[in-house]
Amino acid sequence: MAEFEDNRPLKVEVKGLTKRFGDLLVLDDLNFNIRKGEFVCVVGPTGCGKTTFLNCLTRIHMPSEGDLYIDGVPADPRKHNISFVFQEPSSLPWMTVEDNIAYGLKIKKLPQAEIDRRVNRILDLMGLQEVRKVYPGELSVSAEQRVIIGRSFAMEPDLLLMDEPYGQMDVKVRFYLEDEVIRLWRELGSTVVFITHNIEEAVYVAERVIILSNKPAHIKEELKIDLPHPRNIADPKFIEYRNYITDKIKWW
Ligand SMILES: Nc1ncnc2c1ncn2[C@@H]1O[C@H](COP(=O)(O)OP(=O)(O)OP(=O)(O)O)[C@@H](O)[C@H]1O
Repeated sequence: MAEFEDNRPLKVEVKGLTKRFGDLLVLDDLNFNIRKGEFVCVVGPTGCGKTTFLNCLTRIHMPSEGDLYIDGVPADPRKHNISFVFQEPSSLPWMTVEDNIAYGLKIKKLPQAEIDRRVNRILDLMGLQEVRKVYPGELSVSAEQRVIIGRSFAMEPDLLLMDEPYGQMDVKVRFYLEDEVIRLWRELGSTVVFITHNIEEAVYVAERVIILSNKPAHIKEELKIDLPHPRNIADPKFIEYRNYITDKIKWW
């Protein structure tokens, strides 16, 4: 397994992670680390087990063997500050944009001044100030997804898990939202694990790409994307990374 020089402390350690559903072996002895503040993409062919990996991290499923550790202890969503963004926008339609973003902060019983500070910062960063009093149903799907992403970052999560968050968006909107996520990540310093089967998207956002094989998934390669953000999809180096990963996924 390739190791990269990175002095940031370990956030997630995946050790011997194996997951079976009955006789079906899905994850086969995965071993890798994610550093604090890192932006990692996990890519792989359809059905290889990307979502299953996230589900083991959040304990929707328990590993069959091995385990995942956050800050050195077994992952526990009750203890660790984890947020999620899924493919389907999941705003709360009866609440305004600002109340959606404040929702988790109120549940956590943060002081009102801190809630206001975080909500305003997210509204600014996501360009949502103008629609703060609007209900999500009045927004486009992409604007609604921005609200969800903003809500997740507002929690200032230690770990933000994104499972194909832009699966339904067209290409132009996708690049726009990817830029927004990069901006939030840089501003707030969260650790992000981003699942996608879109290789171009992975090369566009990730500091490091973990390439999974076809099911049962093992790690085919870890690849550091050594390009500054914002990235240019027409840059020859970008195209080289994209083609390299595509080849890896095509020829398992
Ligand atoms: N709860 C479950 N019970 C049985 N099999 C499951 C369960 N969850 C997932 N699987 C199987 O595990 C395999 C991996 O599924 P998973 O959804 O993790 O893949 P994926 O890489 O996220 O797929 P996609 O790219 O389509 O999102 C599939 O064969 C799926 O049918």
